[in-house]
Amino acid sequence: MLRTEPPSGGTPDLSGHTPMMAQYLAIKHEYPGTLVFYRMGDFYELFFGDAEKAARLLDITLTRRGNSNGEPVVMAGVPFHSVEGYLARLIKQGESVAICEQVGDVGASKGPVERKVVRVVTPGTLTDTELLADKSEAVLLAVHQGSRHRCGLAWLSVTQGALQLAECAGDELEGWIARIGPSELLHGSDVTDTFRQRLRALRFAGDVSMTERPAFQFDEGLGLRKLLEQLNASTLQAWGADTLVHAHAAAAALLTYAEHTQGRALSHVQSLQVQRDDELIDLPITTRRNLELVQTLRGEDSPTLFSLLDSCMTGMGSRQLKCWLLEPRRDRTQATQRHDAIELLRAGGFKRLREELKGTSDVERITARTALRQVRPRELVGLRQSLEKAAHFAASVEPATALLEQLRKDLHPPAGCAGLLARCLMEEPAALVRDGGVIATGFDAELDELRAIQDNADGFLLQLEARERERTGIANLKVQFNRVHGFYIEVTQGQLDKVPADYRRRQTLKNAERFITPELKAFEDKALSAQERALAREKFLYEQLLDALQPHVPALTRLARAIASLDALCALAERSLTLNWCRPQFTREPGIEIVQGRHPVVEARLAETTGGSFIANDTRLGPKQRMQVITGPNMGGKSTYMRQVALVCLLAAMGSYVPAQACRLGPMDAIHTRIGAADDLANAQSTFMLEMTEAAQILHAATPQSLVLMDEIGRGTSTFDGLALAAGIASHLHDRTQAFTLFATHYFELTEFPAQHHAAVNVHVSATESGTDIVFLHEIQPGPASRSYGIQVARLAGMPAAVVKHSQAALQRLEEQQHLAREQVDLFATPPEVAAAAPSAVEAALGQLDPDTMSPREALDALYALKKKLDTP
Ligand SMILES: Nc1ncnc2c1ncn2[C@@H]1O[C@H](COP(=O)(O)OP(=O)(O)OP(=O)(O)O)[C@@H](O)[C@H]1O
Repeated sequence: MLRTEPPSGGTPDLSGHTPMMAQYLAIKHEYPGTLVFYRMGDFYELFFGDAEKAARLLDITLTRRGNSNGEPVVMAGVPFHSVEGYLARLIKQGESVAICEQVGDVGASKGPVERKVVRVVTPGTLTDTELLADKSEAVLLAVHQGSRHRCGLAWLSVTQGALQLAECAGDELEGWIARIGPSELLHGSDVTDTFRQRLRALRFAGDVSMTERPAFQFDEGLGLRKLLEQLNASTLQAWGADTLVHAHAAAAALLTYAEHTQGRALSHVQSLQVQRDDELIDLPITTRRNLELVQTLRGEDSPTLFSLLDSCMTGMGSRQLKCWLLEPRRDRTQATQRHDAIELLRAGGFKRLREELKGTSDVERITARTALRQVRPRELVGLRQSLEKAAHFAASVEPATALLEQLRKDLHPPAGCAGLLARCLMEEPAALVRDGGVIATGFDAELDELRAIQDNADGFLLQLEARERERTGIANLKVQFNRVHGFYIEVTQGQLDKVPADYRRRQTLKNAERFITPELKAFEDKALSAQERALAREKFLYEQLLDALQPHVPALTRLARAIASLDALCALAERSLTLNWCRPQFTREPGIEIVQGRHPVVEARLAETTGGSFIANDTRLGPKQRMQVITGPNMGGKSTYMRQVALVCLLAAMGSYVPAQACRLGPMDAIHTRIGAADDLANAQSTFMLEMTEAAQILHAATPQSLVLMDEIGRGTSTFDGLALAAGIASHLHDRTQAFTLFATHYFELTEFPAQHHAAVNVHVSATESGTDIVFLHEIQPGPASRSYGIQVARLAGMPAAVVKHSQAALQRLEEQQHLAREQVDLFATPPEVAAAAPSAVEAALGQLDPDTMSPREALDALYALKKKLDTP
């Protein structure tokens, strides 16, 4: 659902409504596209259209009560104590919810209690631990459609507190959005229709909710001011962000919206990072999908590379690890630092550290919630326990590498923070401050005194009961309390004649009467007011605690990141030992050299299912041998081999050890993959169209430092077309792009390619025949495959014997025919140059136009001028 900004127009006429409905409608007017949860006692109520929608989405009962402005009031409600579950379901369905609380005192003024929206919960700005997945972030992204085909991007995870900015070319936007993986995307109301269509297409492809914001909020001046304010700086030069005007515009909308949803400034957002497209190793959407990095091709979470890697002990660690995996840097400094740290952890042992990391609370999210003043008492107790643990972590980390030294420093908890929490909070506080029972005894004298009055009440009441029994001679007289009627003395029907004159009747029951005396009334006033005052005092003290924690927020954020990194490093160290991985070496010279490499996920699955072992293979690519043409039978292991090379390169680049015996890698700027997948029905593209689109993108984007995997390109069309295209693409990759290429194919004709292309070699996956059956050896060997064994594989797959026999006969005839008719066609001959024609007058005029800067009127004039040129010979 596309939401629109609250109307700026005046409030509607609400005079015909009841005071409560008028209050509700005035609030609702400010949040037209958002479900308003209006607090009434122990329920959040929704009214009218919101109620109908919520009833449908949450399967809750719709009721009609009373009338307002002559119409029945349609409503639906959810109990406040289980609101989180309902919120989670709505957010999952892409809805946003404005939480409207009672903020005034009941009975303080005439009419309904004052109410206010205290925060808006949206898919991209979640902070509640209960609503967030442990292992992934909710990311809010603002996209600004700038001029000259540039786009500005600004994104942030509210619970992480790190702002990120980037600018990209218009046609790269989808790739960026896929990598950032937002839960919610903001765009201006003035984007062009085409741009809007593109964003909508993304929405269908992924799980991202779109929110439209007013165009004026995408203002670069406002963005710059907000960024400077947020970072407490006078220029963005230090971050290299001063000239990114389109990103500033996106940041303006991003920060405005994030603050609007939280109902306050984001004081914990104090770091900024600029991402440039040439800093990260490019992993296009297709590559992430084909390599099954975080999701299988079927859309499941496991088995994937991430599910294999993630043995982290905390959600923070898992999130950090996922980020390292999906954002590997071209510069290898960071990766090398991680390799150094893993080496040290392997040698020094990490078991105890991991045991201690287990059960650490989510310091990162708790810190963000502290800054936003949304944190709950129990979360703060969790924080205190984790701070005490962090001191141990710091002591267990040997500062022997640059990274570990930094982590050790950041792991030191801010001085006084744990002590303050320990003194202030009970060991097991109530879930909510409003229930009381949160602030520890001994922390505040006034609170202790108020609590003592309540504690002494029991003794006083027992005493009073005994005294009154004696005075009246009523043996079964009881002094009791209930919420509605307060304190009372209960006397049964048979004893009523003994009731003294100072007893005042409070309530009549079937078998008893309830009374109050002046003494009991005086006690009641004192006790009830003590309870109320104690609750108010607790709230006040809790707010003071939050104030006192604010200065610690930056150090706590650093601490959280340090715990996350330490956990991720320990997980990588553990994986490398358990799975027998080695440390990769980086070289300056271009090349990929892998000794006995394995596909980690296939290897793990084989071990789990059949207990079979994975056959390791070597890979050698360098300036002189940039392309391998891989042939061999279906099921032979071509795809597995190609993917394993990509995974080894990616693991090394993220700073992990790799599944190989040894590995040396030169610089890398991208991993491109074209591997057959199911039809993309959602985008209405045929298999072949998709295949060609993806291949074309790779040919445009790849460079001599890219790794390209091409699996059976051309198979989606007729043999000749497919073969011809495959030959053309191979030549382009070899001659022009010069990327490191693994090219798997079933076209035998392509095995002639290396003969004419010096940097290409043939390799094949081995298989042997045993009787009529085929045995896959999964070994990569030099030279082309001798045959394809397609029919044997079909037999293995259970094809009826008659079909197999028919196919064998047909194959024999085809082979004989081809042998006779074989005429050498040079598939790889350079095509004749097409003479470049001089541009026509119309083309030349068209080239001069800049549609982005033209008004509709100018565009129409230009169109007439062009038409005239065309008509004039
Ligand atoms: N090196 C290996 N060691 C052990 N098993 C392997 C190895 N490589 C592949 N396999 C097994 O063989 C199966 C098929 O491999 P893969 O899909 O890579 O074959 P392919 O040659 O690409 O087949 P096709 O041409 O039909 O796509 C894998 O699922 C895996 O179980």
